[in-house]
Amino acid sequence: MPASSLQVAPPTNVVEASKQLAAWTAVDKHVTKDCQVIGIGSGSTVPYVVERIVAQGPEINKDRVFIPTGFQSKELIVDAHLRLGDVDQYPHIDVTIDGADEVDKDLNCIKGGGACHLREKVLAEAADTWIIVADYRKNSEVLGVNWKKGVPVEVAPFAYAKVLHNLRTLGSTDPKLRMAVMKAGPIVSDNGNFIIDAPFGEAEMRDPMTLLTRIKMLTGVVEVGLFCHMAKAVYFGNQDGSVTAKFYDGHAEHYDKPASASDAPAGTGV
Ligand SMILES: O=C[C@H](O)[C@H](O)[C@H](O)COP(=O)(O)O
Repeated sequence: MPASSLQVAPPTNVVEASKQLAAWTAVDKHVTKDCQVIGIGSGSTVPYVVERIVAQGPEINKDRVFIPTGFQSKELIVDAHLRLGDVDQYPHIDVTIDGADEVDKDLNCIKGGGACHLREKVLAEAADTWIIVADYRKNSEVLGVNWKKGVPVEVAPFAYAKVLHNLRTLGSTDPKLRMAVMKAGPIVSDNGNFIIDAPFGEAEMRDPMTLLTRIKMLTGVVEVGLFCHMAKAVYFGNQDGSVTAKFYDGHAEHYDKPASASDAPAGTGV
């Protein structure tokens, strides 16, 4: 296998720069030498995660296995010449790093803006440590404040109309089947299912665990894009170039001088 390498375009605006800072800092803190099985999440922040892992060097990466959460992350792993594995071979993952659409003060997340949340939740549960990386726009007190599109719900196609009806009964204001852009008809997930986006009011979003449980009980629902009490830490890249890390035990850390392109990645001994 050729040595790992990956070309990621350098950030051209503040949002992209903050995604990169969050991703690099999280990799430096959590993808240590002893991590051998690593889950790679989905979305626009994750390429920076893979970029930083590749920068740890071929020696440290040659014996590692990388597990994708969907088509996009599989392509990233392959393009970077990293070793690809699957969760059925490696049901126990050392660390998974993923993005999020929104994160609340208790580190509960909305995920699934890219329709990947079923596999993402499997890789989150399989991991000893599940870490989120995101830009400052995702940092909220309550879910649904910044992410207005609703809770992504993956459904078996034949059940979608019944589940739409069920979601209205549960209080969703205007649940909608997610439609494709360059294709007539609905989005189809990597698992062959449909996605419903179900907005809920603040009262429901203040108790995401209860909402998750109610939606998940609906027959035909495959997975819900609410990830509750799962993250060990969330890294937010800030507008001013700093990074804020929030941890599951309630403490927070602030890094004024995060990793820069010229720094050797931490934990690699280089
Ligand atoms: O289904 C997609 C995933 O949950 C993504 O991790 C999420 O949408 C965040 O993506 P981004 O980093 O592009 O904001």
